[in-house]
Amino acid sequence: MPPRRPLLQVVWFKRDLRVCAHSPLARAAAAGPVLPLYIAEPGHWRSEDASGRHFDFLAECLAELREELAALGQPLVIRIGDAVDVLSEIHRAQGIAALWSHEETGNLWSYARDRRVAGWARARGIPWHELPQAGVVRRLPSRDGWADCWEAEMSSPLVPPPRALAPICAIAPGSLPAPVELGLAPDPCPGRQRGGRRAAEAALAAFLTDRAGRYRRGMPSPLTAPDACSRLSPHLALGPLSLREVVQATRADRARAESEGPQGWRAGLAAFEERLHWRSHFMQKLEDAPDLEARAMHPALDDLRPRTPDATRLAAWARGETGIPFLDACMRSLIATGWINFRMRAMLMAVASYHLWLDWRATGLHLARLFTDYEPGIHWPQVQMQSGVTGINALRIYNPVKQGRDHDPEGRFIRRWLPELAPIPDAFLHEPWLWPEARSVLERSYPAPIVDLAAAARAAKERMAEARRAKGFREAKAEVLARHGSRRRARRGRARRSGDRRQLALDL
Ligand SMILES: Cc1cc2nc3c(=O)[nH]c(=O)nc-3n(C[C@H](O)[C@H](O)[C@H](O)COP(=O)(O)OP(=O)(O)OC[C@H]3O[C@@H](n4cnc5c(N)ncnc54)[C@H](O)[C@@H]3O)c2cc1C
Repeated sequence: MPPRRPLLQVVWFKRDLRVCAHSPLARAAAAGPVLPLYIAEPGHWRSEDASGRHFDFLAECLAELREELAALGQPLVIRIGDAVDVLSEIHRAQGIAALWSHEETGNLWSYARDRRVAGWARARGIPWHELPQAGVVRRLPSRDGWADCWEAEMSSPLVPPPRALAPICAIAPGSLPAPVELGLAPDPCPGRQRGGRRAAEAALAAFLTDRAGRYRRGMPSPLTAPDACSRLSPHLALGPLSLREVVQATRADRARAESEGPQGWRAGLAAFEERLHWRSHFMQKLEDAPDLEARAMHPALDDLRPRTPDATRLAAWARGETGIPFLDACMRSLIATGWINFRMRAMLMAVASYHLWLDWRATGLHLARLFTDYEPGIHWPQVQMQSGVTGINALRIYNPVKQGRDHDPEGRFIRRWLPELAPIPDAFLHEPWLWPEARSVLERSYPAPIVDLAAAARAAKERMAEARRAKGFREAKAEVLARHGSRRRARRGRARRSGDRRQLALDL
């Protein structure tokens, strides 16, 4: 039996690993003694989209969060287990007055877990206060007016951290388990970004004051994008920095840039802020339809490709061994660093879906594990869009050879990631199979292409066209559009293309 007077305000940290701009923490601290809690849930780490690199990044964030909370008076408490079991145990031992957290637009697993936690809290009369943080609206009746809600959330004042937290006696801090105890395989990622508030603040400051000027020009190429893009994605995904903090800091610098900054910097900041808006726009799709991780947005396209993908093709794509140099270089770079730019993510997904005709669920899971910044709400709608199963977006069947010639004209990126192609002369690097002496390399140290790109693209186009001619396709498309489509075009007139369409066109 819990004690008569429940005592603790439990702040459950999930994807919001910071003390600044943390409304649940601030409000809980005003209500009573705070137990700051992180639960390492084996069920989460056993999910197919979880990986060792996610865990390593998280561990770094938690280490800093623990320091920050300790400086306030009560260090982070870490518990291992099912969330309901952990909360029950705390309630039994100490008594919980209220549970506080940010809303989470997570995967299907976390959605089900949150429903169980909500049921558990309700049954015990414990209020669970979930506050927004991602510009996403829960139980949104319609997309109309969504942008105004986003604006209201983003421009509301940032709350400071509590001045102090009263230490809770008799509570052991606990520690994270080793990844192997959660069933995670070793996941070496030598170029991975570091987690934690310090790295997040440094990335934001460096971007706003310096790199934003190179943003627009540098973002399309994998050679320049790592330095030109903000690199804030993993920090936003796990929350050592909040979206609202980033939006407000960007706006402050935009105001400065308007009066004194060079044109490139101004344009860079404007383009960046637009992407922060897209972030929430995409997450809203998953919030509105949590099963998008498992089901195509357009029902007629759900079984477009075989559910069990061709294992040989999938393995070749996943390892960066398709025999298409630029594509393979992108995949190997991603494996080694945990990040690649938007255009190359779109290309990796599109080639897998069209040329290799692989089901988006399998390829999307592979990318989810590789991205340090895995954010289900962005990831699954993007995966669906780039593989043509939303039904509402134009098809983009990239030619990876052309992408390579456009964005790595001298082949420097390919040479960095595919050292086995060293003997191939520059002129043939993008299509080594055309080199008369290709046999000395192909099938020895590097594969011949696993598909004929032109023929595969043609076949994919025909299959897509056929699927789109099916009876009832248009009616279902209209429903998808009403539910998930951007309203920007409608608001600003036809001349301006909607957020979704601009992303596919990649005219960034
Ligand atoms: C198939 C596919 C899967 C993706 N999966 C993820 C994912 O799991 N997590 C993730 O954060 N991004 C994902 N993206 C979107 C995008 O590629 C990354 O956000 C971006 O490359 C991250 O680098 P950055 O922080 O330097 O981005 P910047 O260009 O500096 O953008 C700043 C922020 O805006 C948001 N953003 C940027 N581009 C987009 C976009 N196209 N759609 C939605 N939000 C955007 C991100 O939060 C990003 O951190 C995916 C894109 C594709 C095509």
